[in-house]
Amino acid sequence: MTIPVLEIKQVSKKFGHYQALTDIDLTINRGDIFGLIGENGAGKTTLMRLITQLSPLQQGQITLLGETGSHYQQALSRIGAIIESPAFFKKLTVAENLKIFAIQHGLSGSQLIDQTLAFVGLAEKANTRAGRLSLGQKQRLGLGLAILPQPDFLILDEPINGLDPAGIIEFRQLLKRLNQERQTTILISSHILTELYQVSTRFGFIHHGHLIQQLTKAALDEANQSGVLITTPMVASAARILDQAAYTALQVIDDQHLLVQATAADPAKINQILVSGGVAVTAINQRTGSLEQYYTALLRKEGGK
Ligand SMILES: Nc1ncnc2c1ncn2[C@@H]1O[C@H](COP(=O)(O)OP(=O)(O)OP(=O)(O)O)[C@@H](O)[C@H]1O
Repeated sequence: MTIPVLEIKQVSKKFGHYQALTDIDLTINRGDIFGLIGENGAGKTTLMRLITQLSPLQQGQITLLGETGSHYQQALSRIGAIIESPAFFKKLTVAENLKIFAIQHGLSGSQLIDQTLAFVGLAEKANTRAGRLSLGQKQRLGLGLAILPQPDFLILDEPINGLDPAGIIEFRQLLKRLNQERQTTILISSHILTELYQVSTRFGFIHHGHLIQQLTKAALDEANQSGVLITTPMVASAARILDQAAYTALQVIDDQHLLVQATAADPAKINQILVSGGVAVTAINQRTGSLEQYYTALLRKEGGK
C-alpha cells in the first residue's frame, strides 16, 4: 500500500518579483528515496525550506505525514533535515552536540546517543570537538543529528558535497541502511548524479522553478535503454530506413538524435544501412544509459521549447 509522506500541491514561491518556484505538484511515498535534480538556482533548496517551514509558504498546500495547517508543526517534529550545511556547536564534542540536540527535542537516554554514534560511524570520535572533525566526519555528525529523533522522513540538501569517493560510498550505505532497516523515507538533492542514481528509487527534475518530470528508477532505466545512439540531421529518414531494416525499437530523442534500443546492435552495420540509404551520419556510438544522459537530454528538450 502506498502511504504518502509528503504531498505538495500547486506550490509557488516568489522572492520579490523573482518567481523561484511555479505550481509544484509532488508526492513522496513511504519508503521512497526521492532524488531531486536541478541546476544551480533551479529551486531545490527553496522547496526544501518550504517543506521544513524555514521559509514561509505563500501559495499552494503542503501535507506532511498526513498533517497540514495548524498540525503541521507536529509532523515537523517527526522529520530530520540537513539543509545547506549541517549546523552544530564547533567547540563542543560530538557526543555533547548530540546530547544538546536530544534535550532540545525532548529525547532522553544515552543509549540513543551511543546507538546514533555507532550508526553514523563516529563512536571513536565521541569526545572530539566537532570543529576538529574532517569534512566527511562533519557530514556524518550532521546526519547523526538529523536521525537522532528517529525521523520518519529525512530531508537532505546536498549532503555529500565535498566528500571524497570513500566518504560518498559510506554515506550512500548509511542512507540505504536507514531506508531499509528503519523504513526512513528520504528526499535528497545532489549534483553528483551517478551517486543519486545509486541511492534513489524515484527522481524529480526541477528546472527554472518548474518540476518538469518525475519518474521511478525502473521507468528511468527503461527510457535510458542502452543501444546505439545515432547523431544525424536527418532523424526522420534514418528512423524510416532502420524500421524497414527490422530495427523496430527506435527512440527519437530530439531532432538530431535517434537511439536504436538494442544492446546487441552493431554500430558499423547500422552505419552502413544508413549511408547506403542516403542518410548523413554525423556520429554513431554505443550508449550505456545514465541518469546524467537522461537529464542532459531532458534539458535539451526543455531548451528547445
Ligand atoms: N531568500 C532569497 N531571496 C531572494 N532570492 C532567493 C532567496 N533564496 C533563493 N533565492 C533565489 O531562488 C532561486 C532558487 O534558489 P535555490 O537555492 O532554491 O536553488 P538550488 O536549486 O538549491 O540551487 P543550488 O544547486 O545552487 O543549491 C535562485 O535564483 C536564488 O537566487
